[in-house]
Amino acid sequence: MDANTLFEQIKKKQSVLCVGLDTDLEKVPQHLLQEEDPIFAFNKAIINATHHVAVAYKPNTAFYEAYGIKGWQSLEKTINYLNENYPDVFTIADAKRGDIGNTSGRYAKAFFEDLGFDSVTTAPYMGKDSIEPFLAFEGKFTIMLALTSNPGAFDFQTLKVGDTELYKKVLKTSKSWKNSDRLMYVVGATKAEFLAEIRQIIPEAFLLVPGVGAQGGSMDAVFKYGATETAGLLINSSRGIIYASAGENFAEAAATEAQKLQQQMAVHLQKLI
Ligand SMILES: O=C(O)c1cc(=O)[nH]c(=O)n1[C@@H]1O[C@H](COP(=O)(O)O)[C@@H](O)[C@H]1O
Repeated sequence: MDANTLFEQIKKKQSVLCVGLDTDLEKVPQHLLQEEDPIFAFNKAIINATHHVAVAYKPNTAFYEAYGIKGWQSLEKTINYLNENYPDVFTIADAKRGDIGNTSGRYAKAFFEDLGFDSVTTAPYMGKDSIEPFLAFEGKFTIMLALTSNPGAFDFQTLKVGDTELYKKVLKTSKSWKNSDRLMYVVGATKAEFLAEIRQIIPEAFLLVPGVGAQGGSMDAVFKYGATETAGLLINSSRGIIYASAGENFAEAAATEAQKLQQQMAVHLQKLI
């Protein structure tokens, strides 16, 4: 998918909502456990109930890898279902990969070619040659961690390296990499006050912003400091949407929560685009 198609979705749905498919068998409604593949059954119901207000879906691979081969099959069925039924939505494999170049190339092939995701999250710690193999894939995006939502973000990411913070150095340096126009960045909603300075370094790139909902980040602040003329944001909520109810009405409850977020987004988007 290209950025223009994503922007068209954002305008059409008046939404920058990314639904996080962090599907945990300990949390899915009991009645689904009788299904042959409860994870896929849950995801399918959530997707069908929310696709009209969501522009992106983000399965976090940890929740699938935790169940071995079966979990991987559930992930595969989920991405196939999205690609076949909702080809206009943007898909994110939240895998936070990155290794020596030769190995990164295999990760990129796994998520972009074999599974057919539009994007994958990566960690920048191993530097340029660990990310460029992902960037080599035309029509795909690589979403690199910049300033994460968790408390540990302050352990390394904000440390001074010379006269600048490490996360700013990462942002600046990554702009010089081959195919850097295929980069997006993760900035946690809990770190919204940093967004104004981040936008000075990367004025146009799309940001994946997790941390609203369960982690307490403010959507209003994210729009205030992080929005661009093409929105430039994908705001993720996982648990706040998918576990809105543990009962048989889980999909309707998820739709209600997703709609609430979309309505908040629409208020901001009407002023922007
Ligand atoms: O890359 C991510 O998506 C990510 C980065 C980050 O800084 N913080 C963060 O929470 N995430 C992911 O975003 C999702 C947030 O889930 P909720 O807190 O349930 O909305 C999880 O899948 C996290 O792994």
